[in-house]
Amino acid sequence: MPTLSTKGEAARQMVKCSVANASICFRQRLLLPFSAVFSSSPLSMAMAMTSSSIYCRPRFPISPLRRMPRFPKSSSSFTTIASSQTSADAGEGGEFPGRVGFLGLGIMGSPMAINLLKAGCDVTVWNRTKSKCNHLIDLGAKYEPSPAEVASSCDVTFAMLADPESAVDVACGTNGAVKGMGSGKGYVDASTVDGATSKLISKHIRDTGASFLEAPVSGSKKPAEDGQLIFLTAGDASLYEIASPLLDIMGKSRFYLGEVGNGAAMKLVVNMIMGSMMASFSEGLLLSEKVGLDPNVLIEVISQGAISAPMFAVKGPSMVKATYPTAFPLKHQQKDLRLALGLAESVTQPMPVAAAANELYKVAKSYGLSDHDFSAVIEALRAKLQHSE
Ligand SMILES: NC(=O)C1=CN([C@@H]2O[C@H](COP(=O)(O)OP(=O)(O)OC[C@H]3O[C@@H](n4cnc5c(N)ncnc54)[C@H](OP(=O)(O)O)[C@@H]3O)[C@@H](O)[C@H]2O)C=CC1
Ligand SMILES: O=CCCC(=O)O
Repeated sequence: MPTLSTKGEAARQMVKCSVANASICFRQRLLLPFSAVFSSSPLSMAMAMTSSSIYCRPRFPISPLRRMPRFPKSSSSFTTIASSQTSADAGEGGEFPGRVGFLGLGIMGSPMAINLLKAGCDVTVWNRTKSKCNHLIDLGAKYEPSPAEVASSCDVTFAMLADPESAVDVACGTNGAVKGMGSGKGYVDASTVDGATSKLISKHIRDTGASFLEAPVSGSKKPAEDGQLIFLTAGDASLYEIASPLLDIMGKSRFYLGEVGNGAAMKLVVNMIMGSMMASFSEGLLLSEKVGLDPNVLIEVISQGAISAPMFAVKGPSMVKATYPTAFPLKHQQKDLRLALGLAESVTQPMPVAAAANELYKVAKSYGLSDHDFSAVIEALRAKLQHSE
């Protein structure tokens, strides 16, 4: 059954240890080596999860459980856990008693891995462009020269890659992570990909006897730096539980959504909405200017009403100044719209708004804006406006 968790929530309650006496559970866990509690067999892991001997040691002091969010019956296909603790409160990630691998140190992967290091985790990194590993190595990370070697030397390996192609290549290609996976290990893919890609990677990982969790994130560069991401996970529930202390270092909440593909689908629906919102916001900013209004006042008006959103408040002022410091690259937003349209196609759902937005991002890419922030999509509209004048 899928779950949502919020940071701090009694150390993930860790643990939801189904043991009434949390302190006993805690002590017992401390005595067990990681390998003893992380068998690759889904059955044994599931059994471990329901015993008092599961998981790594909590990173937070055990405290009374907060009331879990309640969802209407219709929402019973998932569960969530959330916490108000910041990553600074998160205790020592070194209490995760295994080695953590991290593949992909881009805008998101780098701060995520840094937070694991800062929390005391034993982290080994790899990135296609090796120089991006240097800062992490300076902070204490180990380095391995291929995804296979990272996976082979770690208990749980995270991946945060650009797109479906790179996610498959890093997992399943020559010297890919699959080559280093095996019984007792876990692979957590946080890249935003489509469900079919995630299932393919999952199959290759699971064929080795290892466990797989897809875990795309909501939240951009700043939430990644602040340990405030939202994880949308699906796959092996046992790995979800084992990896939760690590997810809680990097994020503020986590959803467990069941079968592989559900996390990817949730992420694509969210980003489809976000991409359309940004396109519509761009049109509004330009229209306000065109009719002689101050777009900064429009941003203020929006911020006080029902359609207020952090995204408008954060991105709006820089869009007015026509600056687009990259937090979420435009090429990734267009990729997500494309994948969301594919998802809709698979269930024969028309998506006229998202399709129109996708076209606009494609135009923006053709103007060389791929690596700018996705808010630069306004430039595609600006250009259209100039042509029409
Ligand atoms: N930025 C954001 O706000 C958010 C992004 N996401 C998603 O997270 C993922 C990562 O995003 P982000 O960090 O912004 O992206 P970046 O473009 O900054 O980083 C992409 C990473 O993928 C690696 N990569 C790309 N192609 C290949 C390849 N063929 N083989 C091996 N490695 C490759 C890059 O390596 P190299 O350094 O060598 O280029 C880099 O480590 C994407 O799926 C994105 O959609 C999710 C939430 C928010
Ligand atoms: O995939 C990128 C999402 C960005 C965000 O959630 O702010």
